[in-house]
Amino acid sequence: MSQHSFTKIGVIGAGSMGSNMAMLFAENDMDVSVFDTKPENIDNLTTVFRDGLDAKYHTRIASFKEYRLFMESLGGASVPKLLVLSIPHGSPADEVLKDARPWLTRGDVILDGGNEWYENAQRRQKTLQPQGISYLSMGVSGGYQSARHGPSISPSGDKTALDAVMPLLERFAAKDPKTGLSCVVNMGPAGCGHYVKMVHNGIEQGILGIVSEAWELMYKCLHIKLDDIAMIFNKWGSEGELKRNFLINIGADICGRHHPEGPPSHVLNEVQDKVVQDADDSEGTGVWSVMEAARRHVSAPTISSAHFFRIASADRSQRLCVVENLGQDLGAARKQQVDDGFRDNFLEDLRLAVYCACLASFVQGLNLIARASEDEGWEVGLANCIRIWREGCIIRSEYIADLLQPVLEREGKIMNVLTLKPVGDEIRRTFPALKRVVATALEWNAHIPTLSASLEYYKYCAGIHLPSQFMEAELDYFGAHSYDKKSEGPGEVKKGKHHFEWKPA
Ligand SMILES: NC(=O)C1=CN([C@@H]2O[C@H](COP(=O)(O)OP(=O)(O)OC[C@H]3O[C@@H](n4cnc5c(N)ncnc54)[C@H](OP(=O)(O)O)[C@@H]3O)[C@@H](O)[C@H]2O)C=CC1
Ligand SMILES: O=C(CO)[C@H](O)[C@H](O)COP(=O)(O)O
Repeated sequence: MSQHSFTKIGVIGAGSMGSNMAMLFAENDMDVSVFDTKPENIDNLTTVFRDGLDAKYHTRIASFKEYRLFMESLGGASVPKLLVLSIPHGSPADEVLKDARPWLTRGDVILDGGNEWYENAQRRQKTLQPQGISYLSMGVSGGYQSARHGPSISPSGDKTALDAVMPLLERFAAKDPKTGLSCVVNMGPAGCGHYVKMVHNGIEQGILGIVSEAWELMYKCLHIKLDDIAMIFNKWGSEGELKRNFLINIGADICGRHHPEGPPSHVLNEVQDKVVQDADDSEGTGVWSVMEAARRHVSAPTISSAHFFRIASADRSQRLCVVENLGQDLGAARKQQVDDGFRDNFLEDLRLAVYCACLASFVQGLNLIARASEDEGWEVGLANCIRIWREGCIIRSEYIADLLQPVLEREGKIMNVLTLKPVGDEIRRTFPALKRVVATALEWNAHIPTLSASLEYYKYCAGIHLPSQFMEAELDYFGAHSYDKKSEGPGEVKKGKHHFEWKPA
């Protein structure tokens, strides 16, 4: 819709993402106005910008506590404006858009950079479109550090409006160090940019589970010192299958980080074992990814097991009640005495197991995007997803991107990434290590919800004969649900034609 070339941008939401994006926009030749509903957040910005931004850009940023002044700084109601939302999902964004209405005009472009439920994005786009206002859903990834230096971006919506802002987004986004390409691609129609970001966070959730489980095996079972785990993660993240895997890279920093003052002590050791952002609804992406996988019939156990693990972790006092009820800590990972040879072999297996499970998380996320894209008619390119995830985002993983991007580019539309030859080769090569790690970890009583779910995922997705044969018979027995016969070949994903009268009613 908009043909306007914007020189000013208004950021709504001055939290960790919004304030850092504001600084990056200022460095990208934009005059930036920032607004937040909470005056204290605007007061804090003076310090944030003073400490975080070269003084020569300070005059490019103005912050506002009053909506009217903020909008007027962008030209008021008579001039097309470019706005970025960086606020919590759901009703806050609806409220912001409602409050902004008096100043919105034909030609305005609104980039919603929050983690939003894609149907909310579609609804907003539909409401604003008739007034000539382009609402674009724009996934932004990489946390506040990338918001400051270049995030990975998945925008979508009206093509003309997106074309108008693409040069800015290309300057603003992270750059793939290999090709120099910007990690931003137009993902397609309204809503799908947020969907891609949601799945990014689902994959992220899976990898977070995998890396945490690997950490426990090293720290609690093999009692490797944190500073040594930092070195192991560093090595893993610098070459081979886990090269430039962001969550491994930051894992090294986390394990090596001591308090700057006082006697040596690791910051990690003071962190409580609760992940609460699903349980308190402050983040939606993890919950939505699991819901979407179930709703669209895409098997995604790496993502969902990591999610259910997180949920159980959130309420520590409940867990303590259960421990008391059982009279024991069922999940106490056991310390092992192993020789150096065993330890080295196990660590190499663990590295490959982490890779194999991370690949499962990617496969499941991509399969979910493929399914949703097919259902919704979005035509999201899976290779484009990998392209934008090469830098600036939390699931960045160079080896996996190098594996997947070329084959996805070659194949075009694909519904199941597990059917791709290079992916099959990698799973065959690393699956035995994953299996050995899961078996050993079980013996050691370590927590492995994500690793074991990934193992089982591969086993049943690449299984010729599954015990679901028995499940199908039971379903037919009590519910007359009917079944296909083995003699008939694979058949379709449809209710079978045969019923056996196991027991008359
Ligand atoms: N943190 C991260 O790593 C990432 C976050 N995101 C997404 O980006 C968005 C912002 O995240 P983040 O910066 O971390 O969150 P923060 O909570 O740090 O910042 C959000 C800001 O928006 C303000 N706000 C809340 N409601 C409104 C409103 N109705 N109008 C204007 N401002 C409002 C908040 O004010 P108050 O203090 O009063 O709540 C706060 O200042 C979220 O959607 C998040 O999911 C995306 C990628 C990464
Ligand atoms: O969007 C993000 C990163 O990409 C945010 O960090 C978000 O808070 C991650 O949360 P979750 O793991 O619940 O998706």
